[in-house]
Parts: sequence; C-alpha cells; structure tokens
Amino acid sequence: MSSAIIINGNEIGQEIRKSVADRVMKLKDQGVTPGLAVILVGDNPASQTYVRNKQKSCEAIGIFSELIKLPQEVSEEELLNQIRSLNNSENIHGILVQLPLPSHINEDKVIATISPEKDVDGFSPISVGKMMLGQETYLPCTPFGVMKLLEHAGIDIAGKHAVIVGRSHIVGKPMGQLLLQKDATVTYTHSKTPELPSITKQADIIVAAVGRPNFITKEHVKSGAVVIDVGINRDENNKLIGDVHFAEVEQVASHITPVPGGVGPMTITMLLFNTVQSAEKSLSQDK
Ligand SMILES: Nc1nc(=O)c2c([nH]1)NC[C@@H]1CN(c3ccc(C(=O)N[C@@H](CCC(=O)O)C(=O)O)cc3)C=[N+]21
Repeated sequence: MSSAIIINGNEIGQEIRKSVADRVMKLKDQGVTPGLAVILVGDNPASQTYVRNKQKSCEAIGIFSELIKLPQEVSEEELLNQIRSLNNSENIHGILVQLPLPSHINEDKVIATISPEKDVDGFSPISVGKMMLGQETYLPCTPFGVMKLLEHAGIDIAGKHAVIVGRSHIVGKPMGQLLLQKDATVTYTHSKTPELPSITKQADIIVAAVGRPNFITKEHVKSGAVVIDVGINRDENNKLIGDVHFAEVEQVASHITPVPGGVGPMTITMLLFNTVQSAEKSLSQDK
C-alpha cells in the first residue's frame, strides 16, 4: 500500500512566520510595533486555549498582543463599545473577536462593527465582499492558510476539481472562492448533499470542513487526490482529531494534512501575516 505525502503545517507555518518576523523588525525600525487585540467573551476552555496560542505566537515574532476578557453576561452594547474604542486605537492594527459568542449577542452585528482596516480575520461583510470580487483585502485566515499549504506543497490548482465539504462562512464558502480564483472547478457539498462519496470521489482536491470526526473515509477519496483536513474535533480522551479518517485516507491520497500540525498552525500564521500587513498599511498612510 502506498501512503500519502504529509503536508506539514508546522513547518510551512514556521517558514512563513520567519518572513513575517522580518517584516515586524523592519516596522519596529520605523517606530511601529504591530498590535493585535483579541476579545474573549466568557470562559469556554477551548476558546481560552486558542487565544493563549494566538498570544504566544504574536509574542514569539514581536507582535504586541492585547487580550480583552469580558464576562459571559457582557451586554452587546458594551462589546460594541469595546470594538469601537479599538477601531480608534493607534497601537492596534488588528482586532479579533473570538467566536462563538454567547447567544444573547448578535455575532453579525459584532463583526460588522470591526473596522475593515483592522479586520484581520477577514470576516466582515466588506472584507467578504472584496474577497468575492477578487479585490485586495484581508483573507480569512483558515482558507488563506490552506492556499499557502497547497502552494508550498507544489500542488497545481488550475483546472483541478476541488470539492469542498462544508459551507460555513469562515471556512467552506471562502475556501471555494479562493480556489475558484486560482482556476479550480469548484463543487460545494454539505450536510444536505445526497450521495456525498460519489461527488467527493471525483475530486482532485478535497477540503473537509464539516466538524465531524473521521467523517471522510477512503470511500470518499479517489486514488491520488489531495486531502486537506480543516476539522478540529476532540475525541473521548480530549485528543484532537480531524474530519478525515487519516489512517485510511493516507493509503489512497497523494497528499494529506494531519490534525494536529496541518491547517491549525497555518490559521494562526495567516493571522500574524494579516496583522503585520495592516501595520505596514498604517505606516504608509501616515506619510
Ligand atoms: N474570530 C475567530 N477567529 C479564528 O480564527 C477562530 C475563532 N474565532 N474561533 C475558534 C477557531 C479555531 N481556531 C484555531 C486556530 C488554530 C488552531 C491550531 O493551531 N491548532 C493546532 C493544535 C492546537 C492544540 O493542540 O490544541 C494544530 O492543529 O496543530 C486551532 C484552531 C481559530 N478560530
């Protein structure tokens, strides 16, 4: 049995982070320290872990990171005011509101309040619209990270059939758009798609973003396909597992991303990338 080439997100992420760190140094020489504000509402343990990772990654390359912790019961208006104040803060170049938010808060309203100039998550309606039109904007970090993984692994995209499994606003939908911009033929599938394996079997590239552990098995995958696993699920032992049944699928795929160590580290890498981009822009606008 042949086994797939493993696309190493830790390694590729590290390489990109090095070049982002160089840009941070250049900015500091010019008197600007890139700053990222992360707003965390409530005390969801998973969210706390992610946020801690983001902060550590910022510090490692010299980005200033400010954590704003708000209680679970915080009012929507208070949260919006916090964002408005960060929109006006000179030393903050990126704002990230950790999702999900408590159910009494309107997520759409919160995201739309983040200034598009500081929307380093790429979630605001302005950013999404610009991305759809192929205009310059902050790209959402996870799909952006997947594009970088494909590029670094030397995967050709033009003319390939990419099948996206999952249609979330933050992964599935933008993922298809970015692949389309690189001339892939894109098929979107989701929980209401009948006969899913018959469609994913036609894919040259599969992006799994369904949020169901081990959902994509060898029955879904054509021999030689590239399989990207965006899933981050926890098993009964609290171990991180993807949406792809790795042991099975690596026997048929040509390339595969592991979980952990695949897409996850790239998401944070592109967040750092976008934050530095924003700081560079602020500098050129001052002149
Ligand atoms: N506004 C907002 N923006 C986000 O980007 C955002 C969010 N909300 N809410 C939650 C999700 C989740 N997310 C992850 C980022 C990195 C890893 C990551 O680095 N994972 C490591 C493993 C980490 C571990 O071991 O726990 C890996 O896959 O190798 C995972 C998950 C960003 N998210």
